[in-house]
Amino acid sequence: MAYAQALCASISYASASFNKVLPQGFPQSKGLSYFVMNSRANQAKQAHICAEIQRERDPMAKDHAGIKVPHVLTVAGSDSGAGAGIQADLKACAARGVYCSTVITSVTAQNTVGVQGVNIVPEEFVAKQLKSVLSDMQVDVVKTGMLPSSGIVKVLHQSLKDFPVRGLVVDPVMVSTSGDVLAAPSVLQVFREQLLPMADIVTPNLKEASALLGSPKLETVGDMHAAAKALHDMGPRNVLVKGGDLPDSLDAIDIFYDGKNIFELRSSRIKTRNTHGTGCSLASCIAAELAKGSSMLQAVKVKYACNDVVLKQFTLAAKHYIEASLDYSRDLVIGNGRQGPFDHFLRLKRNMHSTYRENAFDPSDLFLYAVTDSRMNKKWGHSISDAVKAAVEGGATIVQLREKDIETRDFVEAAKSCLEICRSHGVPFLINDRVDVALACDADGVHVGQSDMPVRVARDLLGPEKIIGVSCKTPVHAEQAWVDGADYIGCGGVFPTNTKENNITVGLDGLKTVCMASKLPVVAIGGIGILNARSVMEINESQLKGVAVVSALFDRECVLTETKKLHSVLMEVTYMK
Ligand SMILES: Cc1ncc(COP(=O)(O)OP(=O)(O)O)c(N)n1
Ligand SMILES: Cc1nc(C(=O)O)sc1CCOP(=O)(O)O
Ligand SMILES: [Mg+2]
Repeated sequence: MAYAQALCASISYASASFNKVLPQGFPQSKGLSYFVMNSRANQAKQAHICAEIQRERDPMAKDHAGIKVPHVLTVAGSDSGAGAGIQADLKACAARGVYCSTVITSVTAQNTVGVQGVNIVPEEFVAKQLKSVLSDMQVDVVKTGMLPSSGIVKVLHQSLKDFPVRGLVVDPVMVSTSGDVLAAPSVLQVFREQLLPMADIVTPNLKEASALLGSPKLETVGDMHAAAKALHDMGPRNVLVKGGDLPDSLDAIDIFYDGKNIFELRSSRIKTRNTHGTGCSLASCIAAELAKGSSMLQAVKVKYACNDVVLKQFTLAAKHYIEASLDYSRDLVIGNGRQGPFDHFLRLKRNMHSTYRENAFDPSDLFLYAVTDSRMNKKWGHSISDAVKAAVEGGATIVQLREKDIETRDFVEAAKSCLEICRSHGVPFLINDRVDVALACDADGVHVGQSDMPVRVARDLLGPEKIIGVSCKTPVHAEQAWVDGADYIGCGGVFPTNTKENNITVGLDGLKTVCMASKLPVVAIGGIGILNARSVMEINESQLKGVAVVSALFDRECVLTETKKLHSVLMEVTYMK
């Protein structure tokens, strides 16, 4: 068993590679070469061997079969106002789709005005919490926040030696944004000696960077470059110096240094008071991305040694997410102080309206999505409103007016009459591309593509109640759609189509990949009709709610009959399996 324990530890060390913590007495070089030779096989064995060790620790432990989810453990303080600390970490991880366990180091009485009190949890009890989580759960990445005493830092250091994890993200929380001191001065030394050398990334703001370095205030981008390099010399694999407080800067500039290359990560500053907890959330988000992508990171790190290009990408993803959340939350009012919290889920504003979604969007509305086409209607001599009437009477559950070559005023008129028809059938009515037309006729929402108006802009214009759909061909598109506040995504072209020129076909596999990645309901589109609708729905993805169809309904003499036929195929495949 001693061998198994050493092997498990060596794999945890070397395969994860970004954890520099080995169990006491285990030679580092052995761990790494063992991994390079045996990485794939060992990764597969790792869970099993660790489970064995687990059983040795706890005879009642069980090796449960099932899906292992990415897991971040945050070791931080509680913020009663829930803008920062443990509460922000939980929200950020949940928003990024990662499980988050918590070890609480202190309880603060805090709000948007400041910190009114701090109650530090005894070291032994921090150690107990760490053991509870680390001995039982498969934690991928540990993220640290407020570590208020040197004793607590030492306890954490020892726990990470006893229970190695794959990654360590250190957010060296020292002073709150309201200016309150959150860590004793003696903490700095232990931080430098014990925690920084273990860290995969350390994410200080300007004040924290100068405190760690014992240097004067950082005031320029040049100071930040120098600080990033000096901090890197203290041992972390990567350094992110956050320049949010940099005076006289129009941009928000962060400096990322991986030991070889230095990057200026610039973005425009978002004007908002709601920035409380951005540091905690950013670090948690980096930890979450690491936890999700740790296997990729392993591969890259072995190949490129110390060049942490992937970690830089994770950091960028995290920055992007925080910026999107700040932007969405910029006019939220929570608390009376100078600094409010932000909305990690981009959902709060929607609930402020008592009339919120009077006709609330129900994902099952995507079941049979009729998308009109003016050329087809002309070809068959159908007026737009007659075609829409036939579609809803035949069973369409949502309608989109997609008129590519129509005068704007005709578009608005047609939209108004179609809206009336749809309302009388309780069917949501959306406009393709044109947010202005949707506003003019008070449609239920819009559908936009990747090169149309961005979802976030459309959301700002349309408000929280309207439905916004966005076309997505990749998991990255799907993730962005969710971050931006869309309600559903349209994924295609599932099959080749003549309706949309130069459309890229993603196939059933592409559809499946997007459905698996999407947090939003999905409707499939492109070349779908009665002959192949079954094969689409049979990919059996829970996020796939239906099919969107143009020619199979509208490039036909009788729209009513064709809609009925497609409706019954969908009913059969969905409810009569
Ligand atoms: C439901 C649905 N999904 C996808 C699209 C395509 O939108 P877009 O990519 O903007 O292309 P156009 O429709 O504008 O040509 C859609 N309209 N509806
Ligand atoms: C409008 C549209 N968008 C697509 C996408 O892939 O996003 S495919 C498409 C046309 C769908 O028409 P039909 O049902 O006639 O194939
Ligand atoms: Mg479009």
